[in-house]
Parts: sequence; C-alpha cells; structure tokens
Amino acid sequence: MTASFPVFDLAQFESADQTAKAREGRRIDEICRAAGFLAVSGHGVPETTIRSAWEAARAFFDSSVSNKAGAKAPYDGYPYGYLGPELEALAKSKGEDTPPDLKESFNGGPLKVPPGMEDPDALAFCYARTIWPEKPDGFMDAWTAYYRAMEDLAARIMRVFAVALELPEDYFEPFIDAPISALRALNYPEQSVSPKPGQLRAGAHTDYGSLTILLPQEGSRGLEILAPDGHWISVPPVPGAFVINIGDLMARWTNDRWVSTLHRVVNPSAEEGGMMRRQSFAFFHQPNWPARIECLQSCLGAGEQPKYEPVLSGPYLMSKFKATTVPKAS
Ligand SMILES: O=C(O)CCC(=O)C(=O)O
Ligand SMILES: [Fe+2]
Repeated sequence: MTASFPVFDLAQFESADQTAKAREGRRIDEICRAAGFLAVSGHGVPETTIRSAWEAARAFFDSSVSNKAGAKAPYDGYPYGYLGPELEALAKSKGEDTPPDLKESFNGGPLKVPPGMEDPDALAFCYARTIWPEKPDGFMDAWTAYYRAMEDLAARIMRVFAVALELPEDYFEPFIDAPISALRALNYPEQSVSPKPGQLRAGAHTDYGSLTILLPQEGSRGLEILAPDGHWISVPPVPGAFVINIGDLMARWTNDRWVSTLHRVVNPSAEEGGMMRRQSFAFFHQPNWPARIECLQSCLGAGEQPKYEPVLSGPYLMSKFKATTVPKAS
C-alpha cells in the first residue's frame, strides 16, 4: 500500500504549463475516481507553522483537566472548543449505532465573519465563537497561523480539482471565497483498557465538505480507507506531505464521479505499538455558507440524471454535524 499511495507535487503543478497541468489534472481525476485519497507534497506550508500548532495542541491535550474544561463547548452540539472523550461517534453520520469514538479533540471555526452575514443559523453554528484555552501560552496564535495556512492550501487544491474536472482553474472560487471550514486537533489517548466491541478511535465515516487536509502523527498507524473491492487498507503518513481526501460535497458536485471514501481510525495492533497514543490535525474545507452545491454539467454524461438534490453548504454541514453528537448520559 505504501508504495502505491499517490503523491502529488503541488508546487510542480503550479509552475507547469497548460499541457502539463492538463496531464496532471487527468492523473488527479483518476485518483479521485478510484480512492479519493492522496498525499500532497510541495505545499509550501512552513515547517515552523506546522510544528508550533502541533506542539500547542499536544500541550493542550496534556494540560490539566480544569484547563481543558475551560475550553469546553458550552452545550451539546456546539461546534467549537474542547470536546472530551467519548462524546462523538462518527459512524452515526452513516446511520451506524456504535459506541463513542476513543478520542478527544479541540475544534476551531472560521477566523472572521463575512460582512453582511445575517443568517441566524450560520451565526449560531459555524460562526459561533471558538472557545480558546487559557494554556498553553500562544495557543491561539499557533492555531490561527495553521488555520490560515490550511485555508490557503485548500484553495490551491480546489484549483487543481477544477483542472482535473476540465473546468476553468478558478471555477470554484465564487463558492469558496468565504469558506466555513473547521480545524480539528485530535488526540487518541493511550488506551489503558480494551475498547468495547465495535469501538474505534474514529468510526467509519465520510467527511462532509469539499476536501479534508489531514496531518497524521509521523510514523503513526491506524488510518484506513475502504478500497473499491471492499477491503480496508491502511493509509501511511507520508513524511513532509499532507494527506488529502475528498468530502461528500465533492462527490455531490461530480455526481459520484469522485468518491467520498469511507475511512476510519482503528485501534493499533500490538505490532503497531499496541495501546499507543496518536495525534492528528484535520482541516475540513467547507464552501461558503450559502453556496449551492449541485451536479456539475460537465459530470453528467448523455442521458444521465443528477443523483442528488442540490444542497446549501452550511445547512448541509449543520445537519451532518448534529447527527454525530452523543447525548451525555444523565
Ligand atoms: O485522525 C485521523 O487521521 C483521521 C480523522 C478523521 O478522519 C476525521 O476526524 O474526520
Ligand atoms: Fe474523516
């Protein structure tokens, strides 16, 4: 699997001529039709931006219970801040009733509200305030620098996607100029007791948005994707690269020409470190709140019909998100 995991050099693409770009676009199209997962190198995100955010997240997860509680989401279903262990089951978004995921996370939303935004659901949900922790010092700065770098990288990858779909390179721009993306730092703690039957670190799910930029801990294992033949295969962290996957909105846009691949994070086997801890970052790129996502004409073959009703990016995200919250035991 490691040898065949596709790696795409973004810097090389961006400096290529039109012919070479179209050729690379066809390669991306093939990858997105088959697996929906690839690694992106040549991304230009400074190593210091990555390291500072990584260390800030680690220090936060290692901080006191009261520090973490201070950044807690104020009520069930609030999208940002600290989400403690066993409060989310991602498989529920696919209608699977599993025990909660073995993870904790910190989540942050868009860095600004676009002028004129008045939709009450948007303001209450995706533009809700990120609840910053008091410690470690510099957390917010490290976080926002990484968020900004991801927002920029996602927009560049959307240009590659446009070329891959034989659209003008800036086709997606009007849909993503006020994105409502979220950044999530994940900590899968060291496991001191055996998981319940069916309990994973992250249950099988697809991501909801346009694309996700993952940064799994170097050398770590556990992330798996469902191959077209029905087997789970592991996705190796690629040093110096981000792992990108397609989300549901890209599948809807392309009428399932591209797959929003089912993926999960499994408990490590004994050979892979047994009960070892794992950390990751996931940036969920999500088009503008009111962006209408409907089948691209270029993805409709002669006589074909769109498989999905058009959806609005924000309300769609909100409905998916709410389905995965595990109500607190009373
Ligand atoms: O931690 C990972 O590597 C993946 C997490 C993931 O798929 C998600 O949070 O959507
Ligand atoms: Fe995911």
